[in-house]
Amino acid sequence: MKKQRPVNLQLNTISFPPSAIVSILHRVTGVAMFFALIFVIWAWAASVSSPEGFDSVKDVMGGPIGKFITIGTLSALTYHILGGLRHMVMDMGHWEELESGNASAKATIGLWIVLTVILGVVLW
Ligand code: HEM
Repeated sequence: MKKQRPVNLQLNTISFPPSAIVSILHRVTGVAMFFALIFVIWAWAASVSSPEGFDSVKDVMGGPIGKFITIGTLSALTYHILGGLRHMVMDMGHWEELESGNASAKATIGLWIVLTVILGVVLW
């Protein structure tokens, strides 16, 4: 076997085209939502458990940490849905070439940033 096989585990030397970044972010937001569901399910359960529970959820959601988690969760969901829709379009045979794939990846990130800013402004 050839001894000098290419080994390149230095992440800062690997090129990350927009389509690769979009793909990694899809997994990151999926995992982030999995953990965020702990907060979402707690908020749902506590808010309907009793009037005191409802008030405590309201307090947490009204504070900076609650707002940060809410906006972060919705931002992750927004990204994940945009990425999912991009996947659906690709499954139908579009945006599969290098140029169109990278263009749709840039558009996904751009739209996500715009929607996250809107979410932040509306919900903060
Ligand atoms: C709470 C809801 C969700 C959670 C926790 C979640 C979680 C995840 C995770 C962890 C992955 C990564 C799997 C991997 O890379 O091995 C993933 C992939 C995926 N998700 Fe979700 N997801 C959710 C909702 C959605 C929604 C609403 C859509 C569609 C709009 C969607 C579409 C996809 C697609 C298409 C992939 C595959 C991406 C790929 O093949 O690279 N997901 N999801």
